[in-house]
Amino acid sequence: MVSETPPNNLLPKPIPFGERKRTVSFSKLLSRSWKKSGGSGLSSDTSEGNTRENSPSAPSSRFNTPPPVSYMENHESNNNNNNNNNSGRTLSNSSNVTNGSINTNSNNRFSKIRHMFHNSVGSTNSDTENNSSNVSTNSKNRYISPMTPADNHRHQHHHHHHRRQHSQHSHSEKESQKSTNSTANSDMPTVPSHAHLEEHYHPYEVNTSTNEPQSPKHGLQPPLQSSSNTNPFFNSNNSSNYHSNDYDKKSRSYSNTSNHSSLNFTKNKLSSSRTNEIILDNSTSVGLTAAHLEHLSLNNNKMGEQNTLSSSTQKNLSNVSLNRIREDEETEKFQLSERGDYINNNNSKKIDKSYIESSTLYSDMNTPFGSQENLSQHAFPSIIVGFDTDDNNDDSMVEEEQQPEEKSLHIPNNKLSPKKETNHKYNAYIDDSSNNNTPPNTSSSRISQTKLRRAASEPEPFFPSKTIDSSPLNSAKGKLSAPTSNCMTQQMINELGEPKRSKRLRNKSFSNKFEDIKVSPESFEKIRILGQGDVGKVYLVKEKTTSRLYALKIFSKKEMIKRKKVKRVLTEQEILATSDHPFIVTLYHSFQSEDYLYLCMEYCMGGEFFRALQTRKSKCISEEDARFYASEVTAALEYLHLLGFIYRDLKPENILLHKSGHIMLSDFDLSVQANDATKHPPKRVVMTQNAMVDTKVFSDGFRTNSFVGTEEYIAPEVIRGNGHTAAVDWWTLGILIYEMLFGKTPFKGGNTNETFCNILKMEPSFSNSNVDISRHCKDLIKKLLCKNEAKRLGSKMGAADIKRHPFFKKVQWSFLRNQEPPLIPVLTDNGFDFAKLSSNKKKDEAKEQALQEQEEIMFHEPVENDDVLTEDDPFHNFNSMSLMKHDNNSLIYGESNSYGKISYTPNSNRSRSNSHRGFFAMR
Ligand SMILES: Nc1ncnc2c1ncn2[C@@H]1O[C@H](COP(=O)(O)OP(=O)(O)OP(=O)(O)O)[C@@H](O)[C@H]1O
Repeated sequence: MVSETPPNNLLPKPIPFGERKRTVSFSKLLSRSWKKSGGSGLSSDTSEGNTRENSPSAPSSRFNTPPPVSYMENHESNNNNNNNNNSGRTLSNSSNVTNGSINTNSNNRFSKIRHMFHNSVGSTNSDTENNSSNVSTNSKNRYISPMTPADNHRHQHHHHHHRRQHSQHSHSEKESQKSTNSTANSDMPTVPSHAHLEEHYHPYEVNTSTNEPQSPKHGLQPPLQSSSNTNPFFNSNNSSNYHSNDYDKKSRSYSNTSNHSSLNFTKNKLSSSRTNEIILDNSTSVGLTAAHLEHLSLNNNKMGEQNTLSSSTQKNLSNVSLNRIREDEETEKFQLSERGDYINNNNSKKIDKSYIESSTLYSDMNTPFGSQENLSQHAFPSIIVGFDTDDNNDDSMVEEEQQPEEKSLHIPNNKLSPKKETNHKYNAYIDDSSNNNTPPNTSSSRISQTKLRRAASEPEPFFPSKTIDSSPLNSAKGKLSAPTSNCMTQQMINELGEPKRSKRLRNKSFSNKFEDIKVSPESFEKIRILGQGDVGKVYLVKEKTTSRLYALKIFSKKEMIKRKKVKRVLTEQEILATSDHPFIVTLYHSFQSEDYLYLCMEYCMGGEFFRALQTRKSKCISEEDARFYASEVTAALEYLHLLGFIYRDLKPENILLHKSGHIMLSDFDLSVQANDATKHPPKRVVMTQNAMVDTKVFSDGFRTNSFVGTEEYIAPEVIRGNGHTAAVDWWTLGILIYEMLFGKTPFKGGNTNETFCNILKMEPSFSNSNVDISRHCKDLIKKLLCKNEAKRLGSKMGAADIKRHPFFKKVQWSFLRNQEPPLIPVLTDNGFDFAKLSSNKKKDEAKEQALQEQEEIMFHEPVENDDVLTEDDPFHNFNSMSLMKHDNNSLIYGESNSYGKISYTPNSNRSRSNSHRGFFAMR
């Protein structure tokens, strides 16, 4: 997943056998870039996160996105002279920021956008032209990670710290913001929309009879040459478009262009993202059963309160607030009627208006901002480029939200509640540099000053000599658990009678599957690293007592806090813990230590399906085999949808292969919960004649607007930015089937702009002479890749629509897991060592050393029990627990050294087995 990006002036390395450029989920770009941008002011290259692992042709260019606005603002005083120092990513010209109208009326959530609009006024076409060549060097920040309440909490500290650092120059702005607070609403800008992408081709036109955008009057235009389009994605001369170099050069031009959150996708080589969906039979082992439904209603009574952010919290003017708004959107249910305004209704005028308004915003920096009314009417943009949430230091926010924290710090020590202690702990955790009178610095340098380990170094004013837990878990390797600042005494615990698991866990539908945590990091022996994700590393480990093999995914708490990924990992844990499905990876244990979170999962020794595809001739498989994988993916998606989850990142990289050859979906960090179906089961559940369940109702009325996914897999509605639903999962299923058959995705263009244009306008081509697919197969793909989500297959009853398609006619959904898989992964000395392929970076001794030290902590740190984490701890909701019933299917560690070497053997039983099933199916 981490790749080495060649310098921009070098050609990409040749692609080794079996290798193909991999894709990266969009949401992950932000963090990478943020990480990279750390250091001495934004490094110009962000290769690490842009291609998932060893893409030899690592992208030399990414999205061209402006740097985080908050960063710009926060460092305006520091970076004025840096414009020319940092190629591409330099935040330069913060001076422009201050010179613009930034300080006015900024006390609303769109002030950042607004500032950018203002600041874009000076950008010239020549700027963009001149800088376009460097586009590739900069570009990653296009996604705003939603914030969680915990994130917000962290931000408060973060801002607090930053405020101290920058208090001098922030004060005036703060005052200004305060003074203009009352007028903020009236100045709210119209929110830009990704509809601009379409505008390029079919501006403002919607066919009222089909609800689909009409073909462009002027035909397809080469996106990169358009000088007049206002589409933020297009690399044009229009000043409204963002060019990374604008930023370098004129500094403000960066933000100008950013005004559109514009993205310059030139030469972007990011990977694609995909989505999932599910449908189940009422009678099948892998389908939805009456028991599943019953389970939902039973658990309905057990559900605790779900935390949702109130929209009333949308009041900050920083990126943070934007993120938060976006997070609100994640949990917000758009009214179907509103949705109809954008998607289903016949009111072309309304759509025209939104397009025009947003495009006007992009093209005219002086355009007054839209009204509050407009805001409420229009969907938020799904892509906000350059808003990096990680380093928002908006002082007004601090002013506004920090107060309770500050108050808490003034409470005498002997009266500190565990909650306050926790705040203090994390303050030290993140902002320890602030205690040292550290001069204002770049975010990265500040980050680098933070300690990995936190609380142990803190004073424990009220803590008695005994620690909370003297269990073996906490005294692993002979060391006593370090008293953490939020620990309570054993006596306190006894009095409270609290079990080790958090209240949240006990309220969750999956709680009856799990018991108190039975393992600790020390229970496992590291065998090898399997992969490195966005914020976590995945290890193949052996449980010492049983020799069973597991995949242990370890997340750094510090990284998650810094990069606003806390909610993501909580979602991932929740989906994994809730799920009990043969095609979704099993979670056996989850626990946390002081510094890390751990998810102990079933080890899928077949690795990524992506790898299996790469080893096939022409990187594709037969239609029959594709049907097998498509049906299993459909079943998994159906199940997720039943639970109210939208997967959103379906792609071969996220489909793992079980040792049996069956698929296992993994990596749920981009998923979103549309509805807690266990808590709010839909009132109407329709069963079809074929005993299929309408899974669409489980996310009815839900739309979310995050820009997540992977480039080549992203659905048109995500690009348009009008919000998306579970239908995105069916779109990605269409892409997946196409890729399995043709060895490539259908809309891939020369760069991201082109890819997105193709996604919006182009029909999939089936004219590959080497691949002959059936009429039904083509029909299925076309229907899944319907640009209009309201007409897409799956839009009526969810997975049931897909399962009924003639392409799946022979599939016996009840017996999917009894099918013989087409490819069987085999551990062999002659196989591919994909993990090694993935880490073909130059060996860096210092890094190796750091990794070793990190692993030493990862595998020896004591477990931190849930009950010592107070409610305001960001990881309070991460539940430590062990699955009660283990199957005996896990691989047992042997003395073979071939655990990393895999080959995929065609299953000789498959044709015979399938013909038998076909025989029975006909009866
Ligand atoms: N259960 C598993 N069995 C085997 N390998 C696994 C398992 N889970 C993850 N991996 C490997 O580790 C890699 C990283 O895992 P995963 O994708 O879940 O992490 P991530 O941090 O979400 O990464 P990404 O940024 O790609 O989403 C995977 O691509 C896969 O190769």
